[in-house]
Amino acid sequence: MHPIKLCARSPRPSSKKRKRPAAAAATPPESEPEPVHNTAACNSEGENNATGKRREHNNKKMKEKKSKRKKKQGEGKKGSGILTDKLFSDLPISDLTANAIRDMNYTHLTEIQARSIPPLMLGSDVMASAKTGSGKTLAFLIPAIELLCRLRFSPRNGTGVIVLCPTRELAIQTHNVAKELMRYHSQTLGYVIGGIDLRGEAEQLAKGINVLVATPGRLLDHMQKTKSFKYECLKCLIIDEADRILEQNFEEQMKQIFKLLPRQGRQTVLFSATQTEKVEDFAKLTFGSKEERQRTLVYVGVDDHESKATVEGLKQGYCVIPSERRFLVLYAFLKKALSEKTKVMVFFSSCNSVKFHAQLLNFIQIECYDIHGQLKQHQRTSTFFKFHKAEHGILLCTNVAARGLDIPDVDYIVQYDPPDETKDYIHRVGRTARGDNGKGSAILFLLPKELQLLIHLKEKIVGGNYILNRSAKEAYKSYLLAYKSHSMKDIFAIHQLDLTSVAASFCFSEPPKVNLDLESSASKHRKKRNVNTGRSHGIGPSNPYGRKGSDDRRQFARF
Ligand SMILES: Nc1ncnc2c1ncn2[C@@H]1O[C@H](COP(=O)(O)OP(=O)(O)OP(=O)(O)O)[C@@H](O)[C@H]1O
Repeated sequence: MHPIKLCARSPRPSSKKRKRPAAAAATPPESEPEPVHNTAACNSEGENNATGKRREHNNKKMKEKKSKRKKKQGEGKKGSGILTDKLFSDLPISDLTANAIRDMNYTHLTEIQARSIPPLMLGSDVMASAKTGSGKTLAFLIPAIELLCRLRFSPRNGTGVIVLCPTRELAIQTHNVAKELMRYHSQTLGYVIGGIDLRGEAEQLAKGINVLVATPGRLLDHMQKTKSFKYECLKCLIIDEADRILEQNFEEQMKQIFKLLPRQGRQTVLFSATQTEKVEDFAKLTFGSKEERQRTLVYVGVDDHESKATVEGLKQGYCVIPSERRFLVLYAFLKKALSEKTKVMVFFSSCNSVKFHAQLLNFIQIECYDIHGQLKQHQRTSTFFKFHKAEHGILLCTNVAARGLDIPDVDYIVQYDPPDETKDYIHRVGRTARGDNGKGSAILFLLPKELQLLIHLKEKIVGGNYILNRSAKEAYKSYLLAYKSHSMKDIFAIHQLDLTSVAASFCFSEPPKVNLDLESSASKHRKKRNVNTGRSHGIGPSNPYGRKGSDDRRQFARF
């Protein structure tokens, strides 16, 4: 018997809230991005009527949504959340950018913006870290756009800024924010990502894309194969989610990219919510050694003094469930989520698991979207935008959706499978409670044997600065080794003690309360129907065809 009862946290009260400030809905995906990526160039050439009308209609709808949120939150007010009292209007930026920021309804800077925009505008190399949803995108985009504006970049100068993102969806989203910021600028903007026709992208690159958002593999492809891709005048390289991009599977590509990119006169910028030692190692390679470095290197660690790596508005909880009941709990949770019209993201550990659960849930009328790496790019993009726009709904996903995605008004993050690493936990739960005064809840499903993971999460997430040295799996193994000498009973006793404090430090202000009572409701139902616990049909693991009648001549072979 394990020490914690099967129970789930009480889903939020049914009244539907919209909690993000107006400004926080910065990236309205007006529509799915068109195959032509050179946005600025495309805008200046004019659009056809139908697209224009559709866009106008979508914009109108977005504006209505935004203004509804504004009314709830109090327009232009500095909230008690992540905003500072510094104003965008006081920044030494061009009127073009200032007007765009005003259109986007941003007035006050967040802390990461207030601390990183000034050194970036001075041309320093910057390595910055701040919690999820704290406004890092604007922090690196504003100075980069200003830089090209000051240098009067035009398409014939080629690419002056490259923004690298680890996933295609994040690249599209970053491109959309840049598009809003650059709406009054003459500089051109585009993106190149995997899963899309290389030739079409090459044609756009040939026209000259000043601000290019890219995923690493596709950028390297173009650097090696697209002769017309001009990047000799590169002035600024930005790596978003730097710790992810500098991880093993991107490392080789990044080394090659660094070899090909011009070093002279290039500003380099690394941003992430989770800095790792790896980033620090790689930073040496990126920025060059102290002697070689041409620029000042500024480190901005907004939350270094904080004891928690997750945001204030996030409620976190866990639920210990034996494996045979996990799906039932998920089903009960999602059914409730659907009836209360909430927006939920459920994380799984593999593409196959997402596929399987999406098929199963849709089959039993729990409608849900799914995103994973095995989908075709156009399916991924269209699902991302549908869920982005949806007022409520369910998205099943792998870690492909864990980083950077700014999906409005997500109420719940469910981790059906626990994350492999602590930083994945931070990024997954960071898809809710974003922006100023953002609120949301995250629940982690654990098997009884996975309880130890909590202790590790507590050490890494709640305890002090977040620097990840080893994966959760390794830590888990060493934890088990450390307890090898104890008997099972002792271990549970230790855990129970530990878990009380873990639960408290995880901000479980509302510990899981709602007992789903799955067993008893099922048995009530059975009693009502007077069915004898499933034995009457005789179906079981050793008898898949059920009870034999007297005239049944089937023969069963057992292996
Ligand atoms: N100055 C601001 N005022 C109000 N809202 C803001 C401001 N800056 C950004 N936001 C909002 O905050 C939300 C999160 O911003 P952003 O996506 O840049 O976060 P992030 O720090 O990059 O998160 P992650 O680490 O998950 O990538 C967005 O919805 C954005 O519109």
